Amino acid sequence: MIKVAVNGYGTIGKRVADAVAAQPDMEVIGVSKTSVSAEAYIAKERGYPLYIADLSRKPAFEKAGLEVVGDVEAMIRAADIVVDATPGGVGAKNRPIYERLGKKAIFQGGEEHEVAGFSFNAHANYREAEGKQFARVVSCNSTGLVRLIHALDQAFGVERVRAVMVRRAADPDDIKRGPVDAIVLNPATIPSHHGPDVRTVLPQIDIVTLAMIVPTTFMHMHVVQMDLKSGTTREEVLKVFERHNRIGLIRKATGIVSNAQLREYTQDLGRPRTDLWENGVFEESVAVLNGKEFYCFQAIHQEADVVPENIDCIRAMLGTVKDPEESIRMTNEALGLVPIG
Ligand SMILES: NC(=O)C1=CN([C@@H]2O[C@H](COP(=O)(O)OP(=O)(O)OC[C@H]3O[C@@H](n4cnc5c(N)ncnc54)[C@H](OP(=O)(O)O)[C@@H]3O)[C@@H](O)[C@H]2O)C=CC1
Ligand SMILES: O=C(OP(=O)(O)O)[C@H](O)COP(=O)(O)O
Repeated sequence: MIKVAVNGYGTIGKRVADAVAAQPDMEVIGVSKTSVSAEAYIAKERGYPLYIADLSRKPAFEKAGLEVVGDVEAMIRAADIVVDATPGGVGAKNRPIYERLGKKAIFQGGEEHEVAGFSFNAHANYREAEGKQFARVVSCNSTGLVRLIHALDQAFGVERVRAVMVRRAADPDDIKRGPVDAIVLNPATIPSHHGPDVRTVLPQIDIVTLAMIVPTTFMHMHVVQMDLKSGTTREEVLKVFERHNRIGLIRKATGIVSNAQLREYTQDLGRPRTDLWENGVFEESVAVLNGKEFYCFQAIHQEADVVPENIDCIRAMLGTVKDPEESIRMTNEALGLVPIG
């Protein structure tokens, strides 16, 4: 069994921990927090050993009825690999600890590409991860773009991509953030970081992205246009998506045309935490104009889509499963991920 530590048990970390626990070849040997909060009680309820960044805070945890096994360094020592899901920028500060202890680590999209020197997506570059000490799973938006672009690049070749990200303002539990009555250009400059981020995984792709944030908490919405190298049809593109194991199709017949209805749908499907791990491409929006111009809307669940990628990244880096499709199949099966549509 691969011993996995989750450093940073928050929005992403708690999902990765549950996904690790669901795999047949992995176990959670510890999760970490800095402060007493609801998530620490969830860790206890799930039976994950709890470690803390600063041992001087141990009495506060114990007073709250939360057993602390040790400090983060002890957790890292006990692991084969660490998934670092601490807030953006903290991972860079943690890297020297992983180096000193000779441990493999996976960073998240809040860190710069240079923190790991290698950015990962299971479909695009799984085999390149083997033997690396560090990898970074690109951000939720970038993961969604990479899956879509790579699928069409493999099938038809992609000449160039232009995409607009309408970004959710905050995660559902994030009461401190806004906006509540504004559409904020984020950033006001063009391109946004997403295009360059996609190129850390798919360097050959000509891509420009623009982004803004809107007052919602569940999912980003992408407007994507790609010029394809070879001519095709809407039907052929839909077949590529139907065959893909991390792209779902939101069928016209469902009547779903918003993030709100999609949330209700994933909830009714019984998805844990309403998670949509796959891209949600709106079937009705898929268009191929003039033979080579592709268009679509896709919904990207910011809390969920990077989770299976972290699981595949663990196997890829340790080299325990050589074939990307086999790892993706194992991960999807353990999670119960059958793409919608
Ligand atoms: N949320 C999202 O939609 C997405 C986030 N990401 C990326 O994932 C990473 C994590 O984000 P997210 O899950 O949202 O962050 P959260 O703030 O939800 O969770 C961060 C967790 O890290 C813990 N933590 C903070 N500092 C330390 C430390 N020094 N040592 C150990 N644990 C620490 C926090 O504990 P405590 O609360 O006790 O301080 C908390 O449990 C970021 O890089 C982000 O950019 C990527 C895709 C989507
Ligand atoms: O990685 C994310 O977004 P991004 O792809 O726009 O960087 C997550 O939604 C976290 O973004 P946040 O930094 O707005 O919390």
